[in-house]
Amino acid sequence: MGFRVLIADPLSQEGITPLLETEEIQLDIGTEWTNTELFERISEYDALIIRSQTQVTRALIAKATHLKIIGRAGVGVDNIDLDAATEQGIIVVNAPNGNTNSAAEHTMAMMMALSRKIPQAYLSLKNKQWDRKKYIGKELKNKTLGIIGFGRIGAEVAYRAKGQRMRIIAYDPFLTEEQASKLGIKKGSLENVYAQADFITIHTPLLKETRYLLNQQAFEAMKDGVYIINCARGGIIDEAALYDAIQNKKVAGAALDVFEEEPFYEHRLLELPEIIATPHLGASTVEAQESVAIDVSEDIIRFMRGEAVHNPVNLPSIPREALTEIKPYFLLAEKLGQFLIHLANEPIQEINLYYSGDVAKTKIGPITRNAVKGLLARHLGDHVNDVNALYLAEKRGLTIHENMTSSTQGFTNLMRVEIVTKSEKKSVAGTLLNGLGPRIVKVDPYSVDVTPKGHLLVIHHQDQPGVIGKMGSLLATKEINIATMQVDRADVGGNAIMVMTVDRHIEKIELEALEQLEEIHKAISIDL
Ligand SMILES: NC(=O)C1=CN([C@@H]2O[C@H](COP(=O)(O)OP(=O)(O)OC[C@H]3O[C@@H](n4cnc5c(N)ncnc54)[C@H](O)[C@@H]3O)[C@@H](O)[C@H]2O)C=CC1
Ligand SMILES: O=C(O)CCC(=O)C(=O)O
Repeated sequence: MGFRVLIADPLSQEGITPLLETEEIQLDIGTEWTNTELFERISEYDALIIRSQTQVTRALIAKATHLKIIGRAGVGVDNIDLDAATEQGIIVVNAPNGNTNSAAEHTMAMMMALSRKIPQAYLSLKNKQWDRKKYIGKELKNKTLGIIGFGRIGAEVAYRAKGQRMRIIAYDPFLTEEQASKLGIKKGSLENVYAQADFITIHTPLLKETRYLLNQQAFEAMKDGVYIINCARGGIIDEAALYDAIQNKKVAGAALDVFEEEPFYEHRLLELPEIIATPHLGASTVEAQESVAIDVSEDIIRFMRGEAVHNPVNLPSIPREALTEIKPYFLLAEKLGQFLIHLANEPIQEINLYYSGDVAKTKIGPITRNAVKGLLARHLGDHVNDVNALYLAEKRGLTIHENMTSSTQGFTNLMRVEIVTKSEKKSVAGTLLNGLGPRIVKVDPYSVDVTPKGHLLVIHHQDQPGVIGKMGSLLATKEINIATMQVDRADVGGNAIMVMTVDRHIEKIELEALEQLEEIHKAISIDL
């Protein structure tokens, strides 16, 4: 059947070439579909690609039973219910770099058109008026541009505005004094921006904290006759407050590319001559569209092939060099989790991870996710993955602690996963042996050397002569062949453990037969 990809919003034809050229991908174009059709057919797809039009709501995600990845050909992901996607284990990727230039250029075009009233003058001329007095503009030179949100686009706008000889003051929680002075701009608070700027341009995402950032109070704090440009997202400006601020002459004009409701066909703001507008065209250039479509297409192909995606939104991104180093630990972590969950006799309350040696020097977050995925998979099945592992753990009230320790116990790298239940702690430790892959080296206090693969049999027993023989004979009567075997004990004659690799899955009834032997406390079958 192949990997089924649905494109729901118009994308550059050149940009989707990577998808068209990948044999395993079966591509459908649903740009003409109604919302009902989309809801009816979304369950057929492994991947969905959208721009800003399609609303990927919780209800749509609930229908998307086979969906594994959503690709946003652009930056803003406010049209995707990220929580719902994460809960369902769907990775979301975007294309954050491809349209930066286009959005910055559009912002400059809007600012210049606004200051020189170009759209209004053009309309007047089209209406056969030659009015040179009405359309007197303002120069940008020596004016102060306030930039709210100094990320990729904000910074590109600053670079261009400096070319117009504007002074720049920017507010962004991540902008430091050093960065600002290096760029030859001023870093200010939001209040500083409002108080000093002649033009204010917004370049933040639409978030809870930025919704209605420019509201009545904000407009009141601005200079009289300020110009506003919004090529970021509708909803960052309170449109009713902007309407009033223009009516009462506080704001001299606004250039808007984005709106609270899109698309729209009639809008109160458009009745004001001080407003110029475009229908969300910031990223609408041949270059940007080709670039963002290529970026998401390539990430979807990477995902399908089990490779790390480059632009994850709901997973921490890992630089490529770091990934090569940590990827082998993913398997070790997952196997430790899968093994350990079989030792739990009660519901888990807490998961503790202890990293030491080389592994402690890497980015441990993604390794932890894999350990938690392994732990939860026994009860949650395929539904749990790296995207939702921590979310699902948290939802079940599990607390997770990551710890760095110096106790390598002679290994170059060692990770230990511990689970805490109401009445006990259980743990398993493992290492990556150079060239040989993952090994389990400790089960609770017992030292072992087990490759976490295939059918394993763990036996807790009393350290007594003859117990291994009895157990071996019993397995022989069931035609269960032992491939490898490790034995360790706490004290002579005390509690002991056997960890074996056997050639087939061991049934519950066979475990019960083993537990009938007097010296055997517990027999556990683990398939990895
Ligand atoms: N009109 C259009 O067609 C386009 C619109 N966009 C919009 O532009 C936004 C920005 O894009 P990029 O610059 O690529 O994103 P970015 O992630 O590089 O930059 C966003 C910046 O906003 C800052 N920020 C977040 N909350 C803030 C707050 N409360 N106050 C001040 N700054 C805050 C962040 O620290 C970050 O530096 C996107 O989220 C998207 O919504 C992007 C591309 C095209
Ligand atoms: O898809 C588009 O053209 C919209 C671009 C945009 O708003 C974004 O990238 O955030």
